[in-house]
Amino acid sequence: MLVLSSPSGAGKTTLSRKLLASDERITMSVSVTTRPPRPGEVEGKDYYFVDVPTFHRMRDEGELLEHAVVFDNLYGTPRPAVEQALSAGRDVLFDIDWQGTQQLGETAQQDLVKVFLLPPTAADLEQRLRSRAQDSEEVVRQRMAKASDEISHYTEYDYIIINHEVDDSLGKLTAILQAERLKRRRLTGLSSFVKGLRDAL
Ligand SMILES: Nc1nc2c(ncn2[C@@H]2O[C@H](COP(=O)(O)OP(=O)(O)O)[C@@H](O)[C@H]2O)c(=O)[nH]1
Ligand SMILES: Nc1ncnc2c1ncn2[C@@H]1O[C@H](COP(=O)(O)OP(=O)(O)O)[C@@H](O)[C@H]1O
Repeated sequence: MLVLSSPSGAGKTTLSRKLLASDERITMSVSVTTRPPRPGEVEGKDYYFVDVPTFHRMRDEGELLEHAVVFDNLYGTPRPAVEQALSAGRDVLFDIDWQGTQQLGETAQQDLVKVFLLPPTAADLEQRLRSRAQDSEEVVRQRMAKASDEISHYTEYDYIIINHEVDDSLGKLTAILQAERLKRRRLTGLSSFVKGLRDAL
């Protein structure tokens, strides 16, 4: 379970899309949200867009692995898709905030790799939020105002990437993923492989 968090506009969505396109062993966890869709966002690909009663029902029936309020909207991770992907041996990428990351850590600390993305400067962050051109001025101001609070959680993460240039950041994220996959405890079948090797010696 690879978690990518950052203040809004630092580049999580951009980097996630590139990672998904370049690595066929990882699946995106598509969240449910009560936030209205942005122009171009696709139901079931970017988010499942639901109303508040639907979200509450999903939460109350235990269908969400974690959930949080972010910028006055509700966000949550549907449980079944994640469980299916993990049991099929796939890795899962989460674009979730620090609250959700903490909740995943309560039950799956060993299976979690946490990456925090930082913008190079405050001016870059603001420029990226504006260049996305999908949020109103009020929403951009609200997100800038929250960025410092979001960033204060960077110490809860395993890895930090300062997102200067997208392809360079993708290289770093890919390196993290490769190294974490090579952790001894994550290599299923390793002991029988080594036994076979040793038996043949
Ligand atoms: N806890 C939690 N946070 C989420 C989830 N989905 C998205 N988020 C976070 O909600 C925040 C707002 O997301 P979004 O509205 O797409 O705006 P963006 O980050 O500016 O693209 C970001 O910090 C996301 O990482 C989720 O399922 N759970
Ligand atoms: N390294 C980067 N350099 C310049 N612009 C970037 C970079 N990463 C992302 N962007 C741009 O910044 C804007 C916000 O990125 P996005 O991926 O939507 O952020 P987030 O998902 O973290 O809110 C988008 O217009 C995106 O194209």
